[in-house]
Amino acid sequence: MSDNEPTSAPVPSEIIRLRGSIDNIDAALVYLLAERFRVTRRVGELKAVGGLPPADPAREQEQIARLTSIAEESGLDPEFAEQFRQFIVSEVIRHHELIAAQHKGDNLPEVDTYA
Ligand SMILES: C=C(O[C@@H]1C=C(C(=O)O)C=C[C@H]1O)C(=O)O
Repeated sequence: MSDNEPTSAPVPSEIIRLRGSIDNIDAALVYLLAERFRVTRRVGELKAVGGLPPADPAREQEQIARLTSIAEESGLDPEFAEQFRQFIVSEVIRHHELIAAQHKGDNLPEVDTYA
């Protein structure tokens, strides 16, 4: 029998209880991510208007150092923490590129083709 085959063994009540906590944590993560993307969207707009590039490698280096140390302190695998950060930030940068494309030319004077 493979490890993933369903069995008729009953699910222990502690697992049921733990799954309640897992569901709460998953919900919190989704709410937190939604809030983070709301904030980064505004950063993307301000960057586009201010002529700043979508990615900021110096800021990311600071974040990596900080999050690596928090992961080590809290018992989370720092490599996993970094992969997770990268996954989120690459999506943020993709959004920023889209926002920049939408704002392209916003602050340029209109070209007078008859001048
Ligand atoms: C949100 C920003 O834009 C990008 C996304 C980041 C993030 O999601 O934390 C960090 C740096 C930037 O590469 C920012 O510059 O602050």
